[in-house]
Amino acid sequence: MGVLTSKAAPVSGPSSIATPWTPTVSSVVSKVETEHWKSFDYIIVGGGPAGCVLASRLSEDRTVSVLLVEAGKSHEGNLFSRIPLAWNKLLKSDADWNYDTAPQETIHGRTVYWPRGKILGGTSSINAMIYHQCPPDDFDAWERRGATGWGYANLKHYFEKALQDGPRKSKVPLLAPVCAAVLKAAEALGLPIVNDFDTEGTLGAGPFAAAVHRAERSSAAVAYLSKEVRSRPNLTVVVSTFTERILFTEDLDGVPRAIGVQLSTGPLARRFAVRAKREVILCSGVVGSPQLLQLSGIGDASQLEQLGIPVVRDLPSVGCGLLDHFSAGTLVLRAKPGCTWDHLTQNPLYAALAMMKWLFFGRGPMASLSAQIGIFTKLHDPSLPYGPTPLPIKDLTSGPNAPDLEFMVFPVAVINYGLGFPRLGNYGISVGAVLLKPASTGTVSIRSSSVYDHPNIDPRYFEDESDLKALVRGTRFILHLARTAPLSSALDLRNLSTAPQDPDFYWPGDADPDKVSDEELEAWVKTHATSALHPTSSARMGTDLTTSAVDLRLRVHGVRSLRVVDASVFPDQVSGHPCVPVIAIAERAADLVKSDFLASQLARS
Ligand SMILES: Cc1cc2nc3c(=O)[nH]c(=O)nc-3n(C[C@H](O)[C@H](O)[C@H](O)COP(=O)(O)OP(=O)(O)OC[C@H]3O[C@@H](n4cnc5c(N)ncnc54)[C@H](O)[C@@H]3O)c2cc1C
Repeated sequence: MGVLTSKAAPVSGPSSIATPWTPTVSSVVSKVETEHWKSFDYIIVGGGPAGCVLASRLSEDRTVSVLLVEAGKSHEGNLFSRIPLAWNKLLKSDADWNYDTAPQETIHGRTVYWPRGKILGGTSSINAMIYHQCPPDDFDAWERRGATGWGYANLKHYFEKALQDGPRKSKVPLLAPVCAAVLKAAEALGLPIVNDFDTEGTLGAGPFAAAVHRAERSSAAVAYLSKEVRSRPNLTVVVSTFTERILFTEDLDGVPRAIGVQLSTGPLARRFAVRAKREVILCSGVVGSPQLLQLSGIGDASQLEQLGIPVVRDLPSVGCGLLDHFSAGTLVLRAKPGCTWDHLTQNPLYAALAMMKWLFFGRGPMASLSAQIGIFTKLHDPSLPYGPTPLPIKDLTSGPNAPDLEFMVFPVAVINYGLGFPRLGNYGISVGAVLLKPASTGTVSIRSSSVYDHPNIDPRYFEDESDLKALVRGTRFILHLARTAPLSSALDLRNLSTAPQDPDFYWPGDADPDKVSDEELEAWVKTHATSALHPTSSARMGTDLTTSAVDLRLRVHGVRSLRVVDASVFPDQVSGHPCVPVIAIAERAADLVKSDFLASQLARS
């Protein structure tokens, strides 16, 4: 186990920050027992974007002690995490929790790969670095649905803070030649060209902004846990340490109070306990936070009892309401040689040259994004070519200026998130149609009482058929876009009216959009649909205990001194990329934590 501390202390074990402990079956312990434990004012569980923000902000007050516990390793020293274009190398590495969903009946029983960052910086240290605040309409819709205080008027200040102190936002450093043709084709279809989705509005087509600074990934860990921040004597950052569960005492009125956490380095390793004098704050992400709540006895009582977990608080909403951005799958459009970046994936010489350019000059394609162009549309926009078939699809957009469909354009032919590439001589661009406002909701639920067993992730993709229809519509839009000048001249498409006999890499890119049937597109989507990797809302904020796990100050319902701050508290999906919204929410949460402590002090005096 490594401990990154202030005084650049050498790596040490948990004994330096926690107390050896023999776990009991129940997570409720006696107060007396906790009094000899090592302690901090705040314990933050999970060093993802939200955890990094909170660790940094809460330790600004040098009289407050903060412990940040991360299961993964430090981001420092992970070369692939630094090189923007190499993010695919982090997938299925030790920096990835490497989850899979439960088999999804609606897509032929397939499971879907769910990478999540297991590293300081969390998923912001392994993600695709697209910087997007998401449309203000998203947050206003949250407020309309009852999340008072979380509308854009309040969050604007925190987005500005995030922009100033968080991951650096830059223009996408280098665009592949084909990108200009993609943008012109989108414009020809009537879409506005947007140079900055955050300031000019999300609807339209434009280059993504990048969380890249000086040719390197600018993650939440890089931004918020700089050496200067880590050298604060009141902040301790522990890596390679699993939080196994939250520990509670009982107040005189019988209400459970989070008093600390149980830590270890693995299923067979020694256990430790550490006390939180003020609060435990879960920032363990959309899988980790509901998992830890359930492991600690907060969740659906009947499910917990079946697993032998003593119930601390019956709260069936924990783990429910999961929403993911589902993608139709990566559609590869055959391109003419010379306008894409396929040479980088297929020719080791070009790849080596690009690496050298990055290493020695901090320039070139390795400093750029892999998804370079974004196109955001509304499914119900009658001016766009989604047809010919009119389809009944739910309109779940957040407001007039928010999309419900996104097309991410990669200037290269990829297979499975770039875990694979086609053989030499295949050129293409890859476009994924992503449903931003799904109607289907799912669950995260533990399978056992051990944090080391992956929970059951069941997004229930396409449970609402509207979601499937929407992605069929999105796929047909891509076929029309591909046949629009000047993109059509950069591509090398056939116009097939039906699928070829043998499975073909370029199908349905080669399909004639006016002739291919909905059934054929639907069949392709069901076989290829995959996660766009933006799950949210598995421990939602709200005031209704049947649908939310935390209140509007992000405190877990029915217990004291415990909050959740991460993507799991989103009351609804955002119609864009969620990392910066998570950071803005954490910025506001830091203010809530500070002001709640002050209020409690005032109440006592
Ligand atoms: C491959 C990929 C690409 C993406 N690309 C983009 C993009 O380009 N732009 C964008 O905006 N979003 C992107 N996202 C999504 C975005 O990164 C996430 O939504 C965001 O990071 C979520 O932040 P979080 O704080 O909620 O959780 P996470 O980032 O998941 O952080 C949770 C942290 O908690 C730790 N943890 C969990 N359980 C425990 C435990 N028991 N003990 C200790 N620590 C624990 C984890 O290791 C992790 O560090 C992408 C996601 C993926 C997977």
